[in-house]
Amino acid sequence: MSDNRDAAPPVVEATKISKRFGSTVALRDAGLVVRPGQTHALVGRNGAGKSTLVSILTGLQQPDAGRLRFGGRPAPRINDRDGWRREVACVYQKSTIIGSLSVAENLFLNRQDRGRAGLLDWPGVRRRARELLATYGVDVDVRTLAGDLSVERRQFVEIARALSFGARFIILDEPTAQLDAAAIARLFSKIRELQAQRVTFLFISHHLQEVYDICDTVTVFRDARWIVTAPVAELPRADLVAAMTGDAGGLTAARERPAVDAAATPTLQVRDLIGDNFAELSLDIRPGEIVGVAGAGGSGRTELAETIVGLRRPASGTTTVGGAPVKPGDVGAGLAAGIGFVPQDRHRQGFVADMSIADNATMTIAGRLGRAGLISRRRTGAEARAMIESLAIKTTGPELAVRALSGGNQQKVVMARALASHPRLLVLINPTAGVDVRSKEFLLSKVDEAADRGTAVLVASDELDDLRPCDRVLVLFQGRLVAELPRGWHDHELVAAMEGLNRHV
Ligand SMILES: Nc1ncnc2c1ncn2[C@@H]1O[C@H](COP(=O)(O)OP(=O)(O)OP(=O)(O)O)[C@@H](O)[C@H]1O
Repeated sequence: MSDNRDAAPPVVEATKISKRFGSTVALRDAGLVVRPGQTHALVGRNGAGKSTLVSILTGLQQPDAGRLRFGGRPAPRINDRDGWRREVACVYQKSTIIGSLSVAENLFLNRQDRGRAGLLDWPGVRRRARELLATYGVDVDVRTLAGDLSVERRQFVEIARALSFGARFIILDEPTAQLDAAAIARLFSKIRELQAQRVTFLFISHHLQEVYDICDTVTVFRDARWIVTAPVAELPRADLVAAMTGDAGGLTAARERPAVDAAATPTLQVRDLIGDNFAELSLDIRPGEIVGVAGAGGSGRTELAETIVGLRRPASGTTTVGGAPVKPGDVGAGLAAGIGFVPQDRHRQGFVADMSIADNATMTIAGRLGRAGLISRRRTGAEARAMIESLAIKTTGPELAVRALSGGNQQKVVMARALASHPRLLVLINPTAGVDVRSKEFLLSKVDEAADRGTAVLVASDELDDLRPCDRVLVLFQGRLVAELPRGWHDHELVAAMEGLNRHV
C-alpha cells in the first residue's frame, strides 16, 4: 500500500516557493509535498509563513517564484476559480459562507443551476443540498440560515461544499480554535470518516497535541523556510518544538507565584451579577492575583468577562474596581476605572486593522502620551518599539498596519494594548488564541509580570495552558459556578469540572 501511495503523484507539490510583501520575506524557497490520503500538519511559529503558503496553494495569491503542481499537473491559471476549486479548498477560521443565506443557498447558489426559464428550481436545490450533506454525514437542516449555524456545523457545511466541487484535498486552517472539547472530538471523527474515503488534509494548528492526535505527517516552517517533513511518530514533541523555534531548550515549567495577600482589599469585587448566559455570580480578585474562569462553550465564561469589562450590560448586580462602582455596560467607564482587556474577537473589538501597530498598541494610553489630545509621534513610536521588543512581535517596524501582521502577531498587539495602560484589573478572554507555543509562554509570562506589579488578572478561557498559571480557577457550567480549583490541578480534574462532572464548590 505504501508503495502505491508513493507511486501516485503528490496531491500537492510546492517547490522553491518565494513570496515577499514589501520588505518582508514571507516565504523563501519553501516547499511542501502532500501525498494522497495523508493528514499532513503544517506547523510553525507566528509569522513563519503558513497562511501565506495556504493563500498560494488556494490560488488567492501568486508566488514571486516557485512551482506548484496538483496531482502531477500544473496549478490552474490564477483566474480559473473553478479550476482551483476542483483541486483544493480551505476551511478558514473566519467563515466564507454568507450568513444571511440558507445552507442550501450557500451550497448551490453560485453554480448557475437555472431551469429553462432562467428561474432557480428551489425544491431541486434543497433536495440536492440534502443529498450532498447526507453523503458526508452532515446533519444540518438545509433551510437553516447559515449565520445561525454553530462554528462546528458551519465548518462541516464548508467541508461538504468543498468536496462537492470535486476537491479531494482540504486545508483546515486552525479549525479547532473556536471549538470546545466535545466539538473537537466530533470534528476529528468526521476527519477520520473522510480519511477512510481517501480525502487528503493539510491541518494547521498551534495545538501540538492535535497534530499527534489526528495527523500522520508533519511539516515545520520557520522564518519563511521549510525546515523538516517527517512522520509524526518519528518526531517527538521536544524535537517538534525545537524545529519550530530553532533551539533545543524545551518549554519552561510554570513559574512559582508569590503568595497573594489574603488580607488585601480586592481590586475587583463582583456581587450577585446576573447577565447573558450566567446566573447570580460573585467573585473577588485581589491585587497581584490571577484568577481563571474556565468553562466549555455555553458555560457563560466569555459573557461574564465581557460583562465585567462593560461590553455587555448585566440584568442586575454590581462590579467595583478599586472600591468604586463601575457603570455597567459601558466600556469607556471600565477603561476609566482602570480595566485593561483582551477581547474574544480581535477582528471586531481588538484593533483597527488599517492603523499602525504603534497607534493600535498605544490607543488606550493616548491620554498619557500627549496633552490635550496631541500625541507625540516620537513618543508613540518609542513606546510601540518597546512593546514590539518585549512581546517579540514579528514586524518590519511600528509603522506597519496591523492588517499586514500574521494572526498570532495581531493577537500580541491586542495584548500589548491591554498591558500598556498599566491596568489595575486585566481581563483576558482566550488571550493566546492563534499564538504559537513559545509566544504563548512568553505572553503568559508578561501576565505574570503584570500581576507581580500588583495588577489583578481575570483569565476567561477553555485553554488549559492559559489557566495553568492562575492562582485559582473558577469553573462555570451552564452559567453557574460548579468548582474552584487551587493552582496545581490535574488536567483531567479541570476538564471533568468543565464538563459538569465532579462538582466541588
Ligand atoms: N498582506 C501582507 N502584507 C504585508 N506583510 C504580510 C502580509 N501577509 C503576511 N505578511 C507577513 O508575512 C509573514 C508571514 O505571515 P503568515 O501570515 O504567512 O504567517 P503564519 O505562519 O500564518 O503566522 P500565524 O501563526 O501567526 O498565523 C509575516 O511576517 C507577515 O507579517
